[in-house]
Amino acid sequence: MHISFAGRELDMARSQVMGILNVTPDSFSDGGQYNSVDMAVQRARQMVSDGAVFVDVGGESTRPGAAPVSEQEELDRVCPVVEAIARDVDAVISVDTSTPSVMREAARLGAGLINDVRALEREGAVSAAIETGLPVCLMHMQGAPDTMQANPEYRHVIRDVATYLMDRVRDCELAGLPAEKVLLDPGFGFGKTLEHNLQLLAALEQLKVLGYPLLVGMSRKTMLGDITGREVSERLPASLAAATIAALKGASVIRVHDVRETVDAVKVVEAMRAQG
Ligand SMILES: Cn1cnc2c(O)nc(N)nc21
Repeated sequence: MHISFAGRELDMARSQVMGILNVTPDSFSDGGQYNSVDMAVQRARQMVSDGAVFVDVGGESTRPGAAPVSEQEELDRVCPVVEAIARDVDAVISVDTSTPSVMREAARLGAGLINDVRALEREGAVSAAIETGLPVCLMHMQGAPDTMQANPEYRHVIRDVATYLMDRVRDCELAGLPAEKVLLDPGFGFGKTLEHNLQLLAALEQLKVLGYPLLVGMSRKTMLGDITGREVSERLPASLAAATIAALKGASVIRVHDVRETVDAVKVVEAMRAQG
């Protein structure tokens, strides 16, 4: 199955690596806008030379407890970076946003994928995404970043997440989003306990039967810290294990901080697959 991302056809039967490029103030030195755009382009270039196909540009931190960001602030952070990377770097630019105006602007500036952790639930998001013509990743989140980890509960986490994603896909398709432009994501760490995350990881193939390519992100997340007892900076081995499991289970896009290392891990899976 192939999807066109702003003109670049990618085989969703293989696992592609997406590099994380946070453009929130705490991600760069405080040397002002020029430095942060320039640094973002350099980082994107490095991730692409390390083998990333996608670069995920996000202006709003969605980690547990994160504070909301204004629409203008998000536009100011994201747009200059998308424009510069589209001009200077050969990558599919994923824009990590739930904000309709950011989707539109990023698409105009050269983005190739909309990555919405809120699955286009915001007012105007479905129509904005459809107007861009871009593929969209619909991710499951229970609650909101500032409250989602308080006490996540599910009747049956696999079924509940699958049902939510299928409901969102149906709404989006009824509104005019073509099915071949949809990717799905269980949203590891977004309103889930460790047990919920592990059940979702173990059952990843069951989500694939929904018929859409899967995007997953576990890189350096708390779930890996809970399992290993490691701090964020010491979670590369666990992140590689998680990425390898996801690749083995058929994830099409794997969203990570450590591109170079993950590309090699995924290459081992792909080499084994090539043997049939
Ligand atoms: C922005 N972001 C952070 N974690 C993510 C995940 O697991 N999936 C997607 N699609 N986006 C994420």
